[in-house]
Amino acid sequence: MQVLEVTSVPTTQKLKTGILLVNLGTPDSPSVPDVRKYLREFLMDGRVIDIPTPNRWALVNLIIAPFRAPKSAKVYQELWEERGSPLKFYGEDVKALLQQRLGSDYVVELAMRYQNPSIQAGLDSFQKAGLRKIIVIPFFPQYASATTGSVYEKVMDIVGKWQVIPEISFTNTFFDHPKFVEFFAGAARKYMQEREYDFFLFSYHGVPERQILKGDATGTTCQLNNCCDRLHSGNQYCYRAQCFATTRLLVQELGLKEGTYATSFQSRLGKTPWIQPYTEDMVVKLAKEGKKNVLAFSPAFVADCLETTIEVGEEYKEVFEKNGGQHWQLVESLNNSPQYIDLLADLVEKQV
Ligand SMILES: C=CC1=C(C)c2cc3[nH]c(cc4nc(cc5[nH]c(cc1n2)c(C)c5CCC(=O)O)C(CCC(=O)O)=C4C)c(C)c3C=C
Ligand SMILES: [Fe+2]
Ligand SMILES: [Fe+2]
Repeated sequence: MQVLEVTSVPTTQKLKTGILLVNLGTPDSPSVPDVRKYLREFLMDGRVIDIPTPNRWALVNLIIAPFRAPKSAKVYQELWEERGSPLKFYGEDVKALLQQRLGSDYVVELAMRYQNPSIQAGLDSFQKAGLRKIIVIPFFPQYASATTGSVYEKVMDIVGKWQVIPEISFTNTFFDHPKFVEFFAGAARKYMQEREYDFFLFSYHGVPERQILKGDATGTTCQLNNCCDRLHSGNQYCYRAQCFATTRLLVQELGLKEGTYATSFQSRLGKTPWIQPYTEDMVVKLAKEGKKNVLAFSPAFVADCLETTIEVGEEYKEVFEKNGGQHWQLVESLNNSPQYIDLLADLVEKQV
C-alpha cells in the first residue's frame, strides 16, 4: 500500500492573510471626462440606482452623465488637493499605516468599488500571493445595499470564478464599535471646548426609501421613517435604523440633552422620495427656530470627501447662515487618524 505523506505547510514560509480595504470610489481626476466615467460606473450599479437596467442606462447615459458631470467636476475641482481626492489619499495613508501596524504576516491592499485602484486588481494580487485567508473591510460604518452590499457582491463575483476559493470573511458594520464612537466624540469635544453649541446635527448620506423597504425581508417590519428608534432582529440591517443607532451612541457618549440634537439625511438624487428628514430642510428649520451655533457630524463616512467637506462643511453652512444662523462647524472624519488604524486592527483581529 502506498502511504501518502501529508506534510504540514512549510514552516519557513508563513502563509499570509490579505486585507482588502474598500471605499466607494472617486474620479481619477476632477476633469469632466473622468468625473463622467466615474459617475457612469457608479450609477450603473443596480444596487445604487435600483431600477430596471434599460431605464437605468437611459437615466445615467442620457441625463445624469451629460448634465451632472460638468457640475460635479466643478465641485471636485474645489475639493481636489495636491495629493488628489481626499477619499483616496486618506485610503492610501490608512493602507500604509495598517500594514505597518499588522506587520509582515499580512498584506494590506486598498481598493475602490468604482474606478481605481479596482477590487479586481486587489484580489488578483491576493490570488497570486497564495494567501491563507482574505478579510474584506468595506469602509462603511452602517450597512447599505448600495455600499457594503455592492462591495460584497463585487468581491463574490470575482472570487466566485476562482478554482480555489480561499477562506474569506467580511466586516459588515462598525457603527457601534467603541473606537468609532470614541473618535467622533473626541473630535467633537475639541470644538465643544472652544465654544458653546446650541445644537448638534448628525447628517448621514441618504438612500431612496424603496431601498430601505426592499431590505425588510419579512415584508412586515419596516414602517419607513417611523420605526428606526431601536435596533432589533427585524431591522438590524436597516441603514436608516443603524444611522439612528449611531446618533444614539454619540449622544450618549457626549451626554447631549434631549431637544439639542437631530438626525437627518443628505445628498438626495432624483425625484423619488429618499429617507427623511432631509438635511437641507433640517438646516433651514434650525436656523429659523433661532439656533445660532451648530456642530455638524457626518458619521456615515470614514474619510472626508465631497459629501462632508463640501456638502456639509460648505453648502449647508451657507444655507444655515443665509437663514439666520451664525456659526456652523463640521466635525472631521476618521481620515488617517491613529484611532482609525486601531479600529481597523481590531476588526482584523476579530476575523483572523
Ligand atoms: C454611506 C455612504 C453612501 C451611500 C449610502 C451612498 C448612496 C448613494 N449615492 C448616490 C449618488 C452619489 N454619491 C456620490 C458620491 C459619494 N457618495 C458616497 C457615499 C455614499 N453614497 C461617497 C463616499 C461619495 C464620494 C465622494 C468623493 O469625494 O468622491 C455622487 C458623486 C458626487 C456628486 O455628483 O454629487 C453621486 C452622484 C446614490 C444615487 C446613492 C443611492 C443609494
Ligand atoms: Fe453617494
Ligand atoms: Fe426603519
